[in-house]
Amino acid sequence: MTIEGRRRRFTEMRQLLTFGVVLGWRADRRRVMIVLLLQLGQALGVGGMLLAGRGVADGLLGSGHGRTDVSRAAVSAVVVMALAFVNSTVNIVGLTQQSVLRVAIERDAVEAVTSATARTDLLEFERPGFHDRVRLALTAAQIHAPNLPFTVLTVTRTTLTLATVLIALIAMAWWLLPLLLVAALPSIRVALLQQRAHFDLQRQLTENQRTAGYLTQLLTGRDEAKELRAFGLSRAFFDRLAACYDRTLNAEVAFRHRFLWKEIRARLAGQVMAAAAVGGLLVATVAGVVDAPTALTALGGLLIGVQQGIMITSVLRSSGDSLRYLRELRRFTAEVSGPPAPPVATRRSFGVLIARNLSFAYPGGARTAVADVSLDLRPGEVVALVGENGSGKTTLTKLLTGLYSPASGELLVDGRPAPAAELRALSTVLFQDYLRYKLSVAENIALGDPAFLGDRGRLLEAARRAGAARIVADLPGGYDAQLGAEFTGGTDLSLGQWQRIALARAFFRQAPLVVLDEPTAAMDPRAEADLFARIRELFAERAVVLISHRFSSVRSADRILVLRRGRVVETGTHDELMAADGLYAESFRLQAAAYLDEPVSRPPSARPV
Ligand SMILES: Nc1ncnc2c1ncn2[C@@H]1O[C@H](COP(=O)(O)OP(=O)(O)OP(=O)(O)O)[C@@H](O)[C@H]1O
Repeated sequence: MTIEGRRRRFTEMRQLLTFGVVLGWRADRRRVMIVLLLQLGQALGVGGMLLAGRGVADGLLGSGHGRTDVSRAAVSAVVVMALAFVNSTVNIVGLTQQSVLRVAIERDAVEAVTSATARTDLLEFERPGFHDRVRLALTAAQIHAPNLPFTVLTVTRTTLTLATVLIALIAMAWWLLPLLLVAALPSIRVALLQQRAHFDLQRQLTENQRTAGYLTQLLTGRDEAKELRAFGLSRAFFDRLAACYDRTLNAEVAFRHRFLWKEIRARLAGQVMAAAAVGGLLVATVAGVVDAPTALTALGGLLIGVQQGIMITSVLRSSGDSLRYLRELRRFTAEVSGPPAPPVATRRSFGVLIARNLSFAYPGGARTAVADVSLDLRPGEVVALVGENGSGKTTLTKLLTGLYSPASGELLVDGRPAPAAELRALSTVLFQDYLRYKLSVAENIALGDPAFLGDRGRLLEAARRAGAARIVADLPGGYDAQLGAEFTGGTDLSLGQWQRIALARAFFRQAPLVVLDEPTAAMDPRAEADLFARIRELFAERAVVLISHRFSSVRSADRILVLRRGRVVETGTHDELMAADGLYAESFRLQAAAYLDEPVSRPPSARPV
C-alpha cells in the first residue's frame, strides 16, 4: 500500500473511531465519562498492584540488605489484595454502566437507520443493493455501534495498563522493552489482516443472510403458516434455510482455517520472544545484574504485558469488522439526523391534475411499465383504469400520487409542475395490497392521516362511509380492539372486513384525489354493489381513480382508460367503448357472458382485459 493510501486509511480509521465515540457521547455523555474514568482507574490499579507486588517480593526475599522484612511483605500483600478488590469492583460497576450505555447507543443508531430508510425514495426499495445496505447498516446499528465505544475504551484501558506495566518494567529492567514490542508485532499484523478479510466475507454473504432471514420469517410467521401447511412447504423451506446456513458455515470454516495457521505462527513467534525475555531475565539474575525480587516482579509484569497484548490483538480483530460496519452505517445515515420528516399537510382541493406523456420503468424491469400516458383529472370525476394483469394500472397511479417520479413526462396541478410531496399531499390511496396493521382498529383507520389521529368524529364518519361501523360494533373492545392474533388480546378479521377497514383509512384522509385499486376484491356482492352505487356521493367533490377487473363496477365511470403493456389503447365512456367494439367491448362481453352462462364468440386475436 502506498504512503498516500496508508494515510487515507488512517484518516478514515480516525474518523470512524470518532464517529463511534460520538455515538456513545450523544446517547449518554454522563455515562460515557463514568465508564472512561472507571477504565482509567482499572489501568492504574494494575500498575499499583505490580508495584505493591514488588514490595511483597522485596519483603520476603530481602532486597539489598538480604534480610527478610515480613511486616513490609504483609503490608504490601494487603495493598495488593485491596487493590485487586477495588479493581474487580470497579470492573463490575464499569460493566453495569456499559450494558446500559449499549442499549442507549443501539436505540440512537437504529433510529438513525430507520429514519434514513423512511426518507429514502420509494424506488430504491426495488433495488436489491439497497436492501443489502439496509441490512449492513442495521447490523452495524444493533451490534457494532453499541460495541464500538467499548472497543475503543477496552483498547484505551489495555494500552494504559500496558503503559503502566511497561513503565514499571523500564524502572526494573528496561532492556525487556524492545523484546516485548517485537513479541507483539506478528500477532497484531495478523489480527489487522484478518479483520479486513472478515468484513469482505460478510459483505459477500449479505444476500445469503437476507435470504436466510426471509426463510426464517416464512417458517415462523403467522400469516405464512397456513400456506406452508396447505402446500406442505415447510420441509422445502427448511432445506433451503439449511442450505443458506451451510453456505455461511462453509465460508466461515474456510476463512477461519486460512487464518488459523497464520495466527498460530504469529503466536509462536511471540512466545519465542517472550521466552527470550524470560531467559534474559534469568541470566541477568544469575549474573547479579538484577536482584531476585526485581526479577520476580519483572516476570509478573511480563506475564501481565503478554496477557494485555493478547487482549489488544483479539479486540483489534473484532474491532476492524466493527469499523467497517460503522462505515456502512455512517454512509447510510449521512446527513440524516432526527426522526423521519413529518408528512406534508393534506391539501383540501385542486382544480385540475394533468399528466402529460408519462413514462416509467422499474429498475431491472423487463420493459417500460408505463409508456407515454396522458390523462387529466378533475374533482367530481370518476376515471377507471382497466387492462390485463401487468398492463401498468397500479404503476400509473403511483406516478399520479407522487410515490414514483416519472422517467419522462410531467404532472401539472392547476397548471404548475407538481413535486412528488405535493402530489402525495393531494391524494389518498387504497392499495390492492394494503397493509393490515397489527394495531387497534381506531389506529388502523386514523393512520390515514396521522395529524388527526385523535379525531373521534372523523374516525366514526370514515368507518360509517366505508361500511366498517357494523364490523367494529361486533368486536369486543370496539374501536380499541387490538387486531392481530399474535398479540395479547388480539383478534382477527376476515379479508373482506380488513378491506373495509382499509377503505375507512382511505376515507379518513380527506384528500381530493382518491385512488382505489381493486377496492372490493374481497367484499361480498352486496357490499360491492353498494360501494359503486354510492361512489359519487361518498367521494363528492373529489377526483376518483378506480382500478377494477370487474366491468360492472367501472361502467358508470366518466372515462375509462384501457391499458395494454403500459400504453393507453382505448379511452371513452362505457357506451363509447362498447360502440367502438375494441378490446374493452370484447372483454366486457366475455365477462357478462360468464355471468349469464351464455357462450361468447371470440375472435382468435382478442385477449381479455
Ligand atoms: N417492483 C417491480 N419491479 C419490477 N417490475 C415491476 C414491479 N412492479 C411491477 N412491475 C412490472 O411493471 C408492469 C406493470 O405492473 P403493474 O403492477 O402496474 O400492473 P397492473 O396493471 O396494476 O397489474 P394487475 O392487474 O396484475 O394489478 C408489469 O410488467 C410488472 O411486471
